[in-house]
Order: sequence, then structure tokens, then C-alpha cells
Amino acid sequence: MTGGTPLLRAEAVTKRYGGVEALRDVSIDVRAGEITCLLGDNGAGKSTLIKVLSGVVRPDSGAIWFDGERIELSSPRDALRRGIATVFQDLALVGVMPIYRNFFLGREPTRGRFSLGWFDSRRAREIARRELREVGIDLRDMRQPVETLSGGQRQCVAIARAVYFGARVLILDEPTSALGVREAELVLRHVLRARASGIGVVLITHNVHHAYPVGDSFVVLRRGGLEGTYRKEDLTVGGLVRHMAGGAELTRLQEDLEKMLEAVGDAG
Ligand SMILES: Nc1ncnc2c1ncn2[C@@H]1O[C@H](COP(=O)(O)OP(=O)(O)OP(=O)(O)O)[C@@H](O)[C@H]1O
Repeated sequence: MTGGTPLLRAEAVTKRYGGVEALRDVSIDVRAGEITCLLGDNGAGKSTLIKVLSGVVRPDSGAIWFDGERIELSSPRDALRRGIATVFQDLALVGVMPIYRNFFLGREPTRGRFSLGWFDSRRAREIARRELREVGIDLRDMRQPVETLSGGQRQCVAIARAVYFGARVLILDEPTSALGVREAELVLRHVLRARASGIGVVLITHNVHHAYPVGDSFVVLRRGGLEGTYRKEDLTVGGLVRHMAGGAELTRLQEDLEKMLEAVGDAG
């Protein structure tokens, strides 16, 4: 286990929706300069956990710690103000708007001495072009609508925006789902750069083959509970697949089957 205080920690978090226990006593540590992968089957509780970490839902019980201090996240804005940025699957991009406009959506740089200064589009275009070029997306015209970009490029715009505006924790909700191999690679490279800059990344995915090469630790959820937390050095890709697929339950099933076969053999 890596020492030191985690940047962000959820401790024994429980969240119920009516009779459904979406999360049961789940803990996760997010460390600066590491990628923490959050994995689990459909309905395992991944979305609920990231909603708790990003201030969208309040847990029924449990605690959130940031920089060693216990905090309450009252809203997504509150989380963002602290440097916890989440890129949800819809990416919060406006397809028909130019790339640079999307990059600054709601946070436009202004010119002039007064707060009512006008939007400095030239500067905004330069910044957006520079930031995207840094992650390997070299586009000539920042005025082209964001919808003309590929899925991976759009994902990178959303990530670059969060990083540029000072994310300390970056939560990515299935950023590589529905992407081809090359596109997923583009996004994962970008995620690695975010890690190298000291950001604590939470990467939510179904895909073990995307998670394993980039992850430092792996949190596996199962039916709302914590199946386990593993460090990369203690885990093979096969091991991670087994944890995802049910781990202990599958092992028990295999043992039961072996016993049955032995019994059949003995009887024969
Ligand atoms: N707003 C809600 N109201 C009622 N039940 C909910 C709500 N949100 C989630 N749930 C339930 O909580 C459980 C966990 O759901 P959650 O969306 O967190 O899982 P997930 O791991 O993100 O799944 P997926 O990969 O399918 O998105 C599921 O049984 C789901 O039906």
C-alpha cells in the first residue's frame, strides 16, 4: 500500500434509493499522481459513487475527506471549486458551438479593465489550440464546431478543459466506452499526462484491458458493495478479470463443480 494521505477519500459510504441499496459501506482512496480505476458490472454502484464524489448526490452515511480534511460536498459547483472535476458521459459540450467556445464555456477570458469586458476570442482560440496540441490534437481551426471532432477528440477537449481550469482530482466516467482502439489510446494517453502532472485521476470503466495498463490501483464494486481494492503490483490482468467476474463466487462455483465431478467419479 502506498503511504501518505490520499487527496480524496470516501469512507464507508452508503446510499439508498428507496428500497435499493446503490452503495453499501464503500470506501475509495484517490491519490495525487495516480490513476485509481473504478470497475464493476452494470448496476454495481459506480455512477452512484462518482456522483457522491462530485457533489451530485449526498450519501446517507459515510464521510468524504479532501486533503486530510473532512468535508461535505453541497453541490457539483462546490466540488469543482475545491478542484474535483468530473467529466460525465455527456461531456457537457455543445455540439454546434466552436471548439474554443466549448473550452471556455462559462469561464470566458475577458478583455478590458472592467468585469464586463468583452470575450477575448483570439486569446481563447490560442489557449485552446495550445492545450489541445499538447495532448496530440493538432487542429487548424478552433472555430469549427465541436461536433465535427471524433469521439476521442471530444473526450480530450472535455478533459483538457478540466485540467486547464485547475482540476486536482479528475473523475472520468467511462471515457473510452464506444471508442475504437486508436481513439481509446488517444484518450488514455491524455489520462496518463494528467497523472504525470500530479492530478489524482479516477477512471471508471467496464474494460479491464483499458484499465489495467494505466491504473495504479483498482477498486472493484459488486452489487453496491466493495468487492476489493487492489494495487497494480499485487494483481495480474487475469486476476482483475476474475475479480470483475465475481471472484470468490466463481471460485466457489468451480469448487462445487469439482466436488460434484469427484462424487460422480466415485460412484462410477
Ligand atoms: N436515481 C435512482 N433511483 C433509483 N435507483 C437508482 C438510482 N440510481 C441508481 N439506482 C440503482 O442503484 C444501483 C446502482 O446503480 P449505478 O448506476 O450506480 O450502477 P453502475 O455501476 O454505474 O451501473 P452502469 O455501469 O450500468 O452505469 C442500481 O441497482 C440502480 O438501478
